[in-house]
Amino acid sequence: MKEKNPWHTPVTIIITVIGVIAIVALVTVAVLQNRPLPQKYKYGIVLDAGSSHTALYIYEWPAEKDNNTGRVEQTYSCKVKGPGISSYASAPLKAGESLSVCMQEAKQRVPGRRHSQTPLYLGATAGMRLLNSENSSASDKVFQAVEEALQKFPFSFQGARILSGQEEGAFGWITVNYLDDRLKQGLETKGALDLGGASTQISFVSDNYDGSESPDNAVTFRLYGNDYNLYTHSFLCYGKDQALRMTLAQQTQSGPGTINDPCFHPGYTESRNYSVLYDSPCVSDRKPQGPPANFTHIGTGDFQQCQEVVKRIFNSTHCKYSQCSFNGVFQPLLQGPFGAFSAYYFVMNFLNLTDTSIPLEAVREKLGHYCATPWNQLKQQHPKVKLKYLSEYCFSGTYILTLLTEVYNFTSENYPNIKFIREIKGSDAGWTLGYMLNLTNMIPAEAPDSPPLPHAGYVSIVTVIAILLLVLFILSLRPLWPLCSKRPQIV
Ligand SMILES: Nc1nc2c(ncn2[C@@H]2O[C@H](COP(=O)(O)OP(=O)(O)O)[C@@H](O)[C@H]2O)c(=O)[nH]1
Repeated sequence: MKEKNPWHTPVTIIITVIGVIAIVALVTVAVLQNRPLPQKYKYGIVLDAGSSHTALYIYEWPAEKDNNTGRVEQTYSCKVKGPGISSYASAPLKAGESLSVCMQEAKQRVPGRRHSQTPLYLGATAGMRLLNSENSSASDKVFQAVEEALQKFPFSFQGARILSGQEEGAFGWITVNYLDDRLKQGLETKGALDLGGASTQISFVSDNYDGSESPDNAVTFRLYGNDYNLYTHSFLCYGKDQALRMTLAQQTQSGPGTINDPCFHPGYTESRNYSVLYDSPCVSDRKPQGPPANFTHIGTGDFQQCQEVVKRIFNSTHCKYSQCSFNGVFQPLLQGPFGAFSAYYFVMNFLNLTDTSIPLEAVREKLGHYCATPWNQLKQQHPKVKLKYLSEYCFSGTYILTLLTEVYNFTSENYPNIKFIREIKGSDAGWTLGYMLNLTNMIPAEAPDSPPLPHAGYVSIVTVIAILLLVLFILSLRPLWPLCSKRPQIV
């Protein structure tokens, strides 16, 4: 004969079943009520009309969070075939046509139902700044052609314009710090070093800069509840393509038929046209009187001498501020980590010099060795690299090192604070993301209110409380327990 378990009374069984059903119902409601809704996305398109080429970027973010917490990510980029739009001054219509392949691709990538709400921006940088300064009507015609071409697409076209150097620097800084999550969390910010073809930007926050000295270099922001006093400067003509022209122009002042250039490899020989070399406002005033039509550009591959020639394009003789970088431009003390992108990355990556823990002396030594490599040997080693890029890496590497260490004043101590980056978490480093975030008001001035608990935390707490309540409920039935156990039934 077995003694019947006192818990197997109809009352306790019914109470337990009801309790379990109640818990399951409570948890199910909590889960269903708070489950993440199927994600819908919004999109934005930015065209970066650079001096050497144009690139298109598509950004995406969760639709319900577009004005505060949503994370904006780059989902697609397209490099427009051909040169930058400033090169189409004599055939403006072609500037518009050149964009069509990437724009068609964007049409495929952004879902049709979102086309009309997707903002489309075109921002032009130093190439168009230069064209506008030397021939504003040609620049207007290029913009007209580009606008007409972009309006044919079903997106919400928001206009094409030239960014000021200050905007280019500041938006690059926003991009880097947004992608690094430094703004939302109020962490120490990262400086931005951007090297283009026609201009270069340096932007950072420094404790010893509040904007009072040289206010033209100041940009103030309030982002996520924090105030920032950003120092930024864009040096027009000091992008690597224009800097190369200036360096060559230094060496061609007497208009010789031959130039022995230490910034090009031994064995490199190229015939170049004087008018093409001087066809830029960055060098036009230095054109020699009555030069021959062409000159022979001969490489000698000497890093030390190349650095001497490069240094001459920076003027450090006058400074009306407490300190300057060059050409009389104020620069506060360098502070914090820096992200160096665009051509900084392309060049240092090719030269295998992105690792900034390599001591500066060793970097110089490697570059010296690279510059001295014969041109023919280099071409054999890199058959797939564009010859224009390949021939210029010695100059570009020397230029970067000179700019960073001799001009901006990075030393052996703080050089390792620089990181050469191409992208952060899948989005390219550059001004475009910061530009779009700003124009779509995606970064709030004040920190947004967030729910006290994430979804998983909410469900866990409801479950624990429900179980506790059931246990309490069963315990509250204690008076019934002796009743159940005193009269064991004989089966
Ligand atoms: N090595 C290398 N250089 C590049 C590549 N793409 C662009 N560049 C160079 O990087 C610079 C950036 O140019 P761009 O964005 O047009 O400049 P910006 O308008 O003057 O800021 C130019 O000197 C380009 O020639 C690449 O894929 N590889």
